[in-house]
Amino acid sequence: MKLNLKLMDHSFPAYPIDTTLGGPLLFLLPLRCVRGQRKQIKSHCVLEKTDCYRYQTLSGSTRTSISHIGSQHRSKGSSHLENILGSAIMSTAGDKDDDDSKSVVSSHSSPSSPSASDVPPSHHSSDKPVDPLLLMGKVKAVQDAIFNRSPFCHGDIDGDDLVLYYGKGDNIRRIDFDNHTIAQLEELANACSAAKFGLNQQDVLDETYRKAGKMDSDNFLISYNPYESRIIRIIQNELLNDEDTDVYAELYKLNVYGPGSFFKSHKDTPRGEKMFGSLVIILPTAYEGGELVLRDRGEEWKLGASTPLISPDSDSDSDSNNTQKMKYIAFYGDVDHEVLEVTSGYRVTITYNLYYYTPITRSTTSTKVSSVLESAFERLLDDPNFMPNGGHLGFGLTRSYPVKERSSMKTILEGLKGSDSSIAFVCRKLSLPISAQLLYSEDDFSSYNVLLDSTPTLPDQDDGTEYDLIPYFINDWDGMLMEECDSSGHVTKSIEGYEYMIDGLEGEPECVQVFWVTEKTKNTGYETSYLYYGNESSVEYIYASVCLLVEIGPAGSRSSVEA
Ligand SMILES: O=C(O)CCC(=O)C(=O)O
Ligand SMILES: [Fe+2]
Repeated sequence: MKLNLKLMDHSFPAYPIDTTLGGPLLFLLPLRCVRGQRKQIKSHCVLEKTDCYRYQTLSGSTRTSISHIGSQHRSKGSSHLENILGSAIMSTAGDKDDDDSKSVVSSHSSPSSPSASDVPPSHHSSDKPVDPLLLMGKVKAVQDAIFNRSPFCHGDIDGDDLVLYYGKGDNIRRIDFDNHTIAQLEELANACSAAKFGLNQQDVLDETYRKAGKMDSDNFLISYNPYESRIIRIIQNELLNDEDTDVYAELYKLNVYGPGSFFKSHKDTPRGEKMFGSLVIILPTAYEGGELVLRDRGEEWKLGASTPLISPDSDSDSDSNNTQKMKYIAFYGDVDHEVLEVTSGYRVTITYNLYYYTPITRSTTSTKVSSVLESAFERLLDDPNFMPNGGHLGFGLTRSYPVKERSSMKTILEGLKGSDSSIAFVCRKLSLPISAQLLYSEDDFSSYNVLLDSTPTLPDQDDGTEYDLIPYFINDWDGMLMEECDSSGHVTKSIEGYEYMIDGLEGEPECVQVFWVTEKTKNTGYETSYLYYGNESSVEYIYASVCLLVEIGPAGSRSSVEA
């Protein structure tokens, strides 16, 4: 490795880099003087290492970083939007990379989320002593109120008299689930086609990933109707926490999982900005295995287990005397889920895509918000030591949202899910202006973050050129630079010196100062690994991580900012 560190305007810091490990390392030098040589430097610095090290100095806003880019090949997505939003999308590889960078030299730890390091100075401008723990406790109370919402609801439903018709022309079959046989389920399985799944926007048949039979909705009729059952009401109350939001459940597919079938971890492909989730109805048949596992924010739930109906030595073709329950599981579309392998019997499900009905009827008066969040929020804002001069609060939203190129973030505000909608509700109630923003960050390359109020299209990369996205977003997409501050309003991550660091700016960019109440959710750039497993290939919509910005006035007049 040969790297001329004299190019930099400050010295190499003292953290050692362990060169005994294998795997590629990438040096990224965001200094103005090396901009032209960025590629050359990259190509000179690929080392053999396996572990992950990030190495940086911070002096004002001038930063040098060395970061591991992961041993996985980083494929470039086919569309520009995918590239920029790549890390925002559910990608396992992307998440792993993120984790990698967290496990590095601690000096990199970002002050963005309130933590023990988020301690306001002991003296405030009024010279009254500030109790940092008290303030942190108030921030934590808001965080706790946000994170205690479940991303799914589930239960048993009445499956009596359930009848399924399927087939075509003269060959119409009927299954009466109160009294069905294994042979009928086997026949149903044989009438299905092999289920594909979406990988990087292509429909793929790969039985190591999804092994199941599926039938499209125009090939079957089922006597179950979610509108006649109480399911829609449950989804409104338990998932959306808002009984006034109209929900449209679009029948999607019938799936049959015989012995050996499964569907590995994926997120359901978003089919529009109004799609918020999926409903799975598990029909009353006997099977073993086949649990639906949901994973979200580090938690895992195993749902929908059945019990074997037929003892192993009984005649597998005998009439069943069905005592199985029909079950429902509704979850937000960005929740990872997986169907474990069915070891015996047949697991039959009907899936629905869940949409907010058009137009979105969500209103500030009807949202049933957790009063805990509301009072925690008020207590924080009432504290004169909390951002005494006002500014912006940032919330990395807990859910991801379907976007396409040029989507306005305003649309997202109308269809917020779960506790994200509660934050918006509380802010509106307190007359605090809110906006949804995409945060673009080039953490590997520079320390600048840009906030965007719509999803940009990216410049054409076909010629292999790497564009500087930061000036492009600022110039062409009205991007704003973001500075981070702590709970007492002191800037902890400044953009100072940006004019020397960011080439090609046309004019002075807007800059907002943000205290991140919940960790910022960001989208990273070109080299983001993009590997997306969905239940269908999608051309238009992908999930994006979105932030909510809330403008607050100075202590004593928080809502003084014009809404
Ligand atoms: O059958 C199930 O339980 C889930 C199916 C599923 O996840 C899908 O079709 O996307
Ligand atoms: Fe799914």
